[in-house]
Amino acid sequence: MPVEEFVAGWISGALGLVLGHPFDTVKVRLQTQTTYRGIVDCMVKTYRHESLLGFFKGMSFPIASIAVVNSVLFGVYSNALLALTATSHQERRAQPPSYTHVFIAGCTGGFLQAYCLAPFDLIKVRLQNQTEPRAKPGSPPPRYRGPVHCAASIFQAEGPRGLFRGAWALTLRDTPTLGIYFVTYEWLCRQFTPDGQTPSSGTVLVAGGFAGITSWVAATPLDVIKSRMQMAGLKQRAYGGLLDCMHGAPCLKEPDKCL
Ligand SMILES: CN(C)C(=N)NCCC[C@H](N)C(=O)O
Repeated sequence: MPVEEFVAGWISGALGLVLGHPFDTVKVRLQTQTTYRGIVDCMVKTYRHESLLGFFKGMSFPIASIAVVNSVLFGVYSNALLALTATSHQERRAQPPSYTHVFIAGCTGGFLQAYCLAPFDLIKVRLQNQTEPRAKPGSPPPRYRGPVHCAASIFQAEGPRGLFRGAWALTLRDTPTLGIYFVTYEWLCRQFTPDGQTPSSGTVLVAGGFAGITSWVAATPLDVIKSRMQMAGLKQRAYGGLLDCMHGAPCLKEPDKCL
């Protein structure tokens, strides 16, 4: 991948992250905490206790890692498609790959990027869930003083495996849903582009947006499980595993164990 593409991907990914992060913080808090009555209540409480900055907690690691994570995703996708269809990126407009191949390549990209994303995502979720206001003299410090302190604390307490808490749920979330993402994107581009031509910027924008919506609708149930498993390590080990978390048994029977 040329350096310009890497940098362009980094800047556009980072811009998307800055715009989306406040909504992501509300989503993560609603998924893992029981103190909010809904989206508006969560937004109001976050603003009152933590000011606007509260919505941006945990954003630095995702920004730093987005270029690498996306290069893995798109690089693996493109190479998997090359292996499956024996056509290069340029040849694909004249000989479009089948949707089955697009799906398999997307799943492969999703599977591998999930493992790169897992430690960064864990730290993001832990920091987003810290509801303490910005440090004031005399007030108790939050558990994690920042992303590096968070990573070091998890590493010290649980070793390298601790940094991959919830990685299985993340992999199960991203493998099929990134397959869905690429199939939806390809399908929409082909619907609105004459045969053999390159899709216009407008088509790429709309197809990317709808592909994102479709894939996130499919990803959300496992996203809830993933976030809860990532937070479960903080108190006691509330879940025996992915299936245990899916049943929700600890939360229903012993709510104090759940975050
Ligand atoms: C449709 N799906 C599940 C995805 N697009 N997955 C990759 C998302 C990575 C992103 N930083 C995140 O919000 O976790």
